[in-house]
Amino acid sequence: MSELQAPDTIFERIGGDAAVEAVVEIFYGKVLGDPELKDYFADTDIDRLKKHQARFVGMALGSTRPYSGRSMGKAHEGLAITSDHFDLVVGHLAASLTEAGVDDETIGAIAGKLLPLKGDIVTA
Ligand code: HEM
Repeated sequence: MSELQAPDTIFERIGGDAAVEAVVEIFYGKVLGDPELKDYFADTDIDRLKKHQARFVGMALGSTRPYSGRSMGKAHEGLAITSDHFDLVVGHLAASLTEAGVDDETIGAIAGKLLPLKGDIVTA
């Protein structure tokens, strides 16, 4: 991308890979530090969890990197994720983005991309 061209995805606007890595670290600490959520990841090894977080954040930010994982329905089926827990996770992401210096308007745009996935992810 030329320096004269405005970044056209949220991913680019907040600073690309470096910003995503910072958000992933903060988000990871919040999700695993939440007693309501950590059990969902009990059978998930750390490498997979970090991949989960990176893809989650990348998807949220409109990363240009192709996503080749399972559909959101398949990835979360059998986990019995509740609506409240989904909201908690999205709340942790929003707080992590704030801590990483992302502005509220951008966070609102990110939330707008994630909320439509709720019906595929929540099964309890
Ligand atoms: C918008 C919200 C979410 C997005 C975008 C998202 C994204 C993803 C992605 C991309 C994967 C990996 C799929 C693959 O590797 O094929 C995944 C797996 C997973 N997600 Fe999520 N997720 C969301 C919400 C949640 C919530 C609310 C929970 C639990 C409370 C959760 C728990 C998990 C677990 C346990 C796995 C499986 C990890 C494994 O296979 O080891 N996710 N998610």
